[in-house]
Amino acid sequence: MSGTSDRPGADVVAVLGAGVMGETLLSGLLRAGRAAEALLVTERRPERAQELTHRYGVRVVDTATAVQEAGTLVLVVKPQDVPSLLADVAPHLRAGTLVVSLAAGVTTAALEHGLVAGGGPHVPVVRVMPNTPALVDEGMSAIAAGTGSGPEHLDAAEALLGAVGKVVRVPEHHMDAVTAVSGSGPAYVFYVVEAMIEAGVLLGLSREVATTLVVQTVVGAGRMVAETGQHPTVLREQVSSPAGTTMAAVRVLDDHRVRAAFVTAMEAARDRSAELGRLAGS
Ligand SMILES: NC(=O)C1=CN([C@@H]2O[C@H](COP(=O)(O)OP(=O)(O)OC[C@H]3O[C@@H](n4cnc5c(N)ncnc54)[C@H](OP(=O)(O)O)[C@@H]3O)[C@@H](O)[C@H]2O)C=CC1
Ligand SMILES: O=C(O)[C@@H]1CCC=N1
Repeated sequence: MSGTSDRPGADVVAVLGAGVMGETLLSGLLRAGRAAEALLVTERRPERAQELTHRYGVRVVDTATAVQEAGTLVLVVKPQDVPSLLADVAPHLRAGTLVVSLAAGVTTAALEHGLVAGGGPHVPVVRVMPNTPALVDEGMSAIAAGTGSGPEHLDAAEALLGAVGKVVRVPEHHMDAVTAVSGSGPAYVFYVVEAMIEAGVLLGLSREVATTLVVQTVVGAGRMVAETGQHPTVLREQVSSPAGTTMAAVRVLDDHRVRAAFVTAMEAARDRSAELGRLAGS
């Protein structure tokens, strides 16, 4: 998996930090058929560790053990926690271990530097931006290689994230934009879903009926964009009868500058990603 398959433990993947995103990946790897014995997890809180062992049958270990036993380390802690995690990882790191980071904003240069500064070897590093629909195997991940990574390391990272959705390769300087689009993207969709349900309730529908209508509408519209190959503008025009209901609604969205708000919001997400990276030493 990490290009070091001749070494004991090379096929073992350790998820360092199993919060929302770490657990999402962990559960996906198990669903995809990876053996629980080939997965290690680290967590700081004992009650959370117990919960993960109980739920997934995986071994929860300390950082040193994970680093010594696994051929691939997946860092899934908050960007602010990355520097201290790298300092804990570095002294135990073996040459050839693949380090895959899911942390927003943190560059491969900062990851490589943190590991070497902590006394570790220069290992292959791959930066990933995943998203939470990985929980239902509909994830979207972008990956970028560090200076010590070759095609085999990108292939390994792609196989890992490919277990839970689609993967694209991008130049690293696009990663903050990717974070704003697909990393945070599910939240924008949930926000719209929430708003539409609330509006349906305001219009007199029961919450249950409003939720069913909105959820299936979003699923159906998403599948149309994905499966017809038609531009979203064309699909929206097909819904918009002349002088009809849809145009009445779209005019209000335009009056409220919703499209412009999306641009500004996503610029803010991109900028925050870069800022989080700087706070973590990038
Ligand atoms: N959530 C999302 O949609 C996405 C998140 N990401 C990235 O994934 C990373 C994690 O995000 P998310 O899962 O939301 O955050 P969470 O806070 O839910 O998870 C982080 C977990 O890491 C644990 N942790 C912190 N330090 C250590 C350590 N040294 N050793 C072991 N465990 C540790 C935390 O424990 P404790 O609770 O004790 O602090 C927590 O359980 C972030 O870098 C984020 O940018 C990327 C894409 C999407
Ligand atoms: O909000 C965040 O910082 C993380 C990164 C992308 C999605 N969630």
